[in-house]
Amino acid sequence: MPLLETRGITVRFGGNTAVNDVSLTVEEGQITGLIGPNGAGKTTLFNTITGLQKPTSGRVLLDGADITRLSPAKRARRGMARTFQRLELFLSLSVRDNVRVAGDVLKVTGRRRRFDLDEETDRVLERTGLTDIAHKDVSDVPIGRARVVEVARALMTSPRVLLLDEPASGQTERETEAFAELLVGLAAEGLAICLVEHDLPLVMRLCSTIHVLDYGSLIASGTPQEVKESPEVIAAYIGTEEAA
Ligand SMILES: Nc1ncnc2c1ncn2[C@@H]1O[C@H](COP(=O)(O)OP(=O)(O)OP(=O)(O)O)[C@@H](O)[C@H]1O
Repeated sequence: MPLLETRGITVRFGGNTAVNDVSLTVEEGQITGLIGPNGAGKTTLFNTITGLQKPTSGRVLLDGADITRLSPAKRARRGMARTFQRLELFLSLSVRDNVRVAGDVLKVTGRRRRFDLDEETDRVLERTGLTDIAHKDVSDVPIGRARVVEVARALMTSPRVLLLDEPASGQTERETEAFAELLVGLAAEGLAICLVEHDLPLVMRLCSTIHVLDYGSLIASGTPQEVKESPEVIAAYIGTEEAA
């Protein structure tokens, strides 16, 4: 059974169908890519999976349970975490406090017994390579590393599935290298990662399965090689800046 599954998700905004009957799966211990040209519906689908957007029809399942009607907070308590395309950090707080604050989810739910918030914060900062800038205000941190702070904050909730919306955007090549290594390590520990990313070489390198959206519809799902060779995918990317 896949850890996360969408079944026939459709989202309409007035007459515009942003997501059209999308069924896909995200597996434990793997990095799954979700790509597509601008406006393809990736963020809308993410929002539907995490509960910020109500679908017009279709269902979202986590571990086989229907969570379509659950609030984002309840989904978080069941082990779903995400980052945002536009960073959603507390600018006046330090890196450490931005990460620490998310640990309350665990305290509230009691999903982890014998849980020391400070120890866990230090562990996550170390794991994500942020210890050296932990004391800095987030507003003084370059955007590439601020994206890692968002991931660290998501990890504080001990997620089972992590949804990342363009996490490499604004990162230097070196930051992306370290970031890729982090994601591979997290997946190896069993985390299910779903990655929306415009850096296609990165997606091709990291993902075992890639789903491709175009105008709201799923036009391909498969290995990087299968997706790269798909005539539908090639056609969808022709005329856009990103070459598949
Ligand atoms: N709240 C909204 N109200 C109306 N239309 C919306 C809304 N959110 C998204 N859309 C439309 O839905 C479609 C899909 O947008 P979405 O942002 O999900 O695409 P995307 O693949 O994430 O794009 P990008 O790669 O540019 O971030 C677009 O046509 C967009 O204009």
